[in-house]
Amino acid sequence: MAQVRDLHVTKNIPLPTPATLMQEVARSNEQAEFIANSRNTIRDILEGKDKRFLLIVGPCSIHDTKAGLEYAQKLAKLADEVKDKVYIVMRVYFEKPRTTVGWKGLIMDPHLDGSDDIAEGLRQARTFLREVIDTGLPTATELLDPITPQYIADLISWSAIGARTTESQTHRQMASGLSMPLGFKNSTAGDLVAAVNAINAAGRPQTFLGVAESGVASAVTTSGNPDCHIILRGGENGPNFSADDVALAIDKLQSSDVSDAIMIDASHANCAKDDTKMPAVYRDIISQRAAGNDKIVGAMLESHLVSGNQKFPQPLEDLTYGQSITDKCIDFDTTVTLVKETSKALS
Ligand SMILES: O=C[C@H](O)[C@H](O)COP(=O)(O)O
Ligand SMILES: C=C(OP(=O)(O)O)C(=O)O
Repeated sequence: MAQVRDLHVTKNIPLPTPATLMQEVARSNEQAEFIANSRNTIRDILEGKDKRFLLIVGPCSIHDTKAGLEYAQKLAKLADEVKDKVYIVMRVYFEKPRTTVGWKGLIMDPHLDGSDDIAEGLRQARTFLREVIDTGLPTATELLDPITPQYIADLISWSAIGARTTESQTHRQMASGLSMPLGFKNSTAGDLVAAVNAINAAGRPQTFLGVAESGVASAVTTSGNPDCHIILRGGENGPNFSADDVALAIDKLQSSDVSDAIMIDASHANCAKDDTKMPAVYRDIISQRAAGNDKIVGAMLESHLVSGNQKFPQPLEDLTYGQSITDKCIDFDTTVTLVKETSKALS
């Protein structure tokens, strides 16, 4: 008989169900309360009811939870110092969309050795999210695989859909059912249309294929997520953080009748992925907001304990502690300087 199935599948390993993992790495009532409150604060910022500046800041990816937790503890202290002016949410990114191939993040490969132990990755992700929340910081992540949210979304305050997936119907449908506020990046080409259409689609009811808490495939129906907004991250033709770019984006959002709240990513194509250029981009964003453009509700920064990034893969024992293995980041001292400047500029 001709083989017509699994010609290219070499393994298919069942995972623990979302319900099992949520029981094993449980969420306390205090943690649930914290997540619900932080989501409400972010909603209020998006709607302009809370005038604080929303800053999504942290490592490009979490590859070492020890360094990640040290970062979180330092950031929590800083967040407390500026809490009247800046609402800080930590980037806790476990899933990396790759341009071609590369390490796909802690959930896909938690041992950093290509063994792709996804069950352990999901366990480590939940455990780490709880630790970050316990420092007093809300959490932000990119949701990439449409099954992942069932395992971790209850511990997340804000999510992004990345530049490579904003145009995907699968991701828009997923976003329509997510319980947290969510930003859609403009496309890698730099155009805004896909993100505007995504905000529109994710705001509406959708029915699609999903996975229930019990692990069985299911037909999911959603009511639509009203808390979606755009993120300007630059594109192939250069950055899009200037006042002119922001004015064009506001126009496009308003004429499309979707939220005109704008977040600007100072990383990625807005700084040509060069950490040394990130502070100038960020300062420009803050000066626009300080000059009165309150449609700019927030910004994103990629930051770690140590600046830059390092080659990966390489022997794990040779890795520099606290330095990114994906995109380049600014270091923690630079982060402190920028956050304190923000607080002062927005006083
Ligand atoms: O932030 C992460 C990266 O920019 C994104 O995942 C693409 O990375 P790559 O081009 O190195 O694959
Ligand atoms: C991949 C990311 O961003 P973008 O989708 O803008 O490339 C990211 O923030 O890690």
